[in-house]
Amino acid sequence: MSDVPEPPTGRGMDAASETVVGTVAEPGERADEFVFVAPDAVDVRTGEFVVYETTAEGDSCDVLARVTNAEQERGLPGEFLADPGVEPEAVADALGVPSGDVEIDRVSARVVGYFDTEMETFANPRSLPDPGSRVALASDEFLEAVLPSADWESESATAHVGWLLNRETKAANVFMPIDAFAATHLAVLASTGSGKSYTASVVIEEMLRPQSRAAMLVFDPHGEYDTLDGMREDGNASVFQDGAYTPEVNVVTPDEITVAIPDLNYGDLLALLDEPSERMKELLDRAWRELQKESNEIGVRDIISKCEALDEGDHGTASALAWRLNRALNRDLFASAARNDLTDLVAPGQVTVLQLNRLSEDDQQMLAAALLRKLYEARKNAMRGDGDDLDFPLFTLLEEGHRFAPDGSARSLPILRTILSEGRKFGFGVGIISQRPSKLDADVLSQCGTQIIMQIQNPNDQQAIRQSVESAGEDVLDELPGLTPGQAVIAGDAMNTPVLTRIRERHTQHGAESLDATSEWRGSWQEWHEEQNRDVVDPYESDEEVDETPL
Ligand SMILES: Nc1ncnc2c1ncn2[C@@H]1O[C@H](COP(=O)(O)OP(=O)(O)OP(=O)(O)O)[C@@H](O)[C@H]1O
Repeated sequence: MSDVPEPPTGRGMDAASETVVGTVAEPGERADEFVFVAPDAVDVRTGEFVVYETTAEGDSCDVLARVTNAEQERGLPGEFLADPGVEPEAVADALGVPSGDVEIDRVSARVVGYFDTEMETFANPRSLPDPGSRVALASDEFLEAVLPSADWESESATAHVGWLLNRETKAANVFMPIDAFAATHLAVLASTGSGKSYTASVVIEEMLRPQSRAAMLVFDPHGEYDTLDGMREDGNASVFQDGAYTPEVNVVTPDEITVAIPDLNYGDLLALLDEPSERMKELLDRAWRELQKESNEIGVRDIISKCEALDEGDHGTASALAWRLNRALNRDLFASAARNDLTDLVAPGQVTVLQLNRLSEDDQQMLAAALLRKLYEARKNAMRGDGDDLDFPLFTLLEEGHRFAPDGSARSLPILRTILSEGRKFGFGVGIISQRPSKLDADVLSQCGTQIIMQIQNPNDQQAIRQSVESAGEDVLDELPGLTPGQAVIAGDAMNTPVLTRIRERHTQHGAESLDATSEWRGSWQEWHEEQNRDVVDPYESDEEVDETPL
């Protein structure tokens, strides 16, 4: 796939409506809802967008509404049909309507509003359509332009993530304004196998295209994002390359992952130690404070020596600590030099993928905590003019987000909470990907301003979304169990109203294809079988002389 759709250039309101699909019947259950009837032959599904005409502030305008429910209903009056002795055809004849095709749909729709071009957002028309008003399908072009909360006239880039699900294949593009979700954070939520990492990769691809050139860092606990490297292939040049620009893909493999001891804090150190006593904690606290003032190169040996120097008496506490420190820190994972040059790790036009798949969950959390604190400090300093190490915004994605920001405790949770609440001011955006929203910290989830939500069956996870995600109305939540892989509801800051989307295909290969177990078994059996029979010579088939000497 190499055709990349161009985003709209403005909001032409002329062709808002297309085919007339029904007639307004009555107000709906909620104050902002109305019901219209449509012939059953017209396909108007939940999540579809319709328009009706009204006048607002003296001008005629098209009001957009989102279909929240569609139910089939017999079109003939119930009082006649209640008598089983009367044939439906006879009733239809008497009413002068065709008898075969008399089903109608009762469709509920919720008013989104008319598009106020000055305010660049939807405004409430403050009245429902009059019964008898015509309802038409909103046109593809109109939806493409008004659904994203994008400022088309600015130079801000948008991410082409897919197409409207209810429309013909690839008829109406769905764009997400990158600045909106990068500033107020993103959540990608779905049951396992519904397309979370696929969708997150689509978002990364879009953010690395020449029009945005993002600085991205991916925490990848399963090692499934390395195929993003495909962005650099010649076959993808038309999408990702522009003049001197080609995205950099920096995959840090499990062997190369290190945590700088000086980047840990006292709490991290303590969490690594095996049940330290109060005296050990107090000694380590003093030693750590002194060491941090003295140098930004701290090895295990340095900590132990400092503890020994400070341990008055028989060094019993220091030697008990030494044993624990060696056990915790004497591993390849730890390096003594502080990570000074953060631009090795993050840079504009580069995605760095940290493959954490060989680390324990505790180590993954500790590494994320140390790194995120360091990056956050660097961003704050750069914004204050105290350092120009990271003088560009950052966006970090955490796959298995519930592991780093669980509903409970984790070394990485406090810094994630801080970045999610304060990061906007410092150009530090976060994307949380999770299949268990109910296991995510509720504050973290509610701070993600834009959500891409895919199929979710589990009632606890649905409940977590209901409680923490403002933009997810009941009608949106009702959609979630019925979605299939690759289908999503996009809601929140990046969109003016929730949008049912078919996520586009990746330009790069997907790194997390599920294994086709039966073909793997057949293949492995065949290899094993050939291996077993490789040296067996059939004496009757072979020309070779067979040694018949008795054993
Ligand atoms: N937009 C899409 N277009 C085409 N195929 C898709 C799309 N989204 C998902 N898929 C298919 O669905 C499969 C599952 O997607 P993915 O690996 O992203 O799921 P996941 O939710 O991350 O699962 P897990 O929790 O197991 O990691 C993919 O292997 C891919 O084949």
